[in-house]
Amino acid sequence: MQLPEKPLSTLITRLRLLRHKHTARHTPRHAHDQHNACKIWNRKPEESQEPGYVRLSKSRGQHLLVNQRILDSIVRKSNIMPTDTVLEIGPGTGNLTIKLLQAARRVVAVEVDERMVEAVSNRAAEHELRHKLTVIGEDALKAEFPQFDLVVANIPYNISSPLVGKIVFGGSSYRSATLLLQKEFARRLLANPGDSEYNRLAVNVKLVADVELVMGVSKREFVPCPRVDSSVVIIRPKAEIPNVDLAEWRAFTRTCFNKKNKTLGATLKQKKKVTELLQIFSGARVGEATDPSDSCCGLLDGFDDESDDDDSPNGRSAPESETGASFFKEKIVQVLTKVGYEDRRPSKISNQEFLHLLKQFNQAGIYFHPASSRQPRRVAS
Ligand SMILES: C[S@@+](CC[C@H](N)C(=O)[O-])C[C@H]1O[C@@H](n2cnc3c(N)ncnc32)[C@H](O)[C@@H]1O
Repeated sequence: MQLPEKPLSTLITRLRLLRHKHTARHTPRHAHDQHNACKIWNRKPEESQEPGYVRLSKSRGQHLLVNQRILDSIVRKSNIMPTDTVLEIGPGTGNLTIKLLQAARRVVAVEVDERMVEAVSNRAAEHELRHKLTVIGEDALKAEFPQFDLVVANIPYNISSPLVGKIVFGGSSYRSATLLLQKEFARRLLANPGDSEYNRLAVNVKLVADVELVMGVSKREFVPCPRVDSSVVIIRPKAEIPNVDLAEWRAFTRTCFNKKNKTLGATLKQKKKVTELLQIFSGARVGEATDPSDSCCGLLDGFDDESDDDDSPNGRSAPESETGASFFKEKIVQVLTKVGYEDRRPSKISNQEFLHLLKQFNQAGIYFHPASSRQPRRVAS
């Protein structure tokens, strides 16, 4: 018997490479589990024109998760019950969708790209699961979500912030949201006072929900390979949400985190800020809310003008002049000094402390959102 010239290990490696090359060229529109997804997607453009391929658009954040083990683990950690309706944002070609359909009663998938709408619908049909799937072909930030029990999604990273806002402040009751997020964004969501990533997003989300880190996911598990790694987090609504006007809270945290490393005294004593708060105090409208997610969450709806029992036109005296501004600045400083927060930086303040401070401001008649100042007095508790 003639022995091969090359050692056996070299032959095996060659065979593996050949198989790898074959799979790379014939990856169907739903990319299979591959070991190194980045290399596999690195094909010539003309190859991705072949029938069965969907050309992925980076600008739409189309990075498909192809590792079956990770997809299974996301579904398992989500604790889906057979009676559940799952909301999936951005199903893409359906890698996650099929697994969700196998676990849930129904999946509602919201997808902005028509080609993906078709791809995920076909894929569900191939698996004889089409009857459980509803696809909404719309931008998830504009779409009206139907009733759902939980969210499970590998979301497009460019809409992470407003989408998380829409889920947690959107008014729908939900059990949990399992989200695959850009690692840095997940770190910001999870940050605590004193951490360098601590920010307004964490503060706002923590008011209404708890966030748990489930696992890290390497960028190599996606097709095509993004520039950054990812993390899976689970967001669960808090059993008890503090009794605070959400629009007022969000306007307050926007003000405090305007410069997160400045002291609250320095931020709140700025001439521009004093004038703005004075106008709100006087009952004047200072234009539309600047946070786009305010309107998407309906937080500005349903507020009526409220008159007070004192006899000024807006229920309060309206000092407009410079004297008025310095009087008002003094009022702000008084509150800050009373609670000892003048020299504190927002990057180190907890939610309990922010709530306490807002309550003190509101009790002194200082509001941060125009609609709040016209409401019956409602303060954080
Ligand atoms: C990161 S891919 C996830 C694909 C699939 N879930 C997976 O894990 O393989 C994000 C998907 O969201 C879609 N998408 C992007 N922007 C969207 C938006 N504003 N609303 C809804 N879907 C969007 C993209 O077309 C893409 O299919």
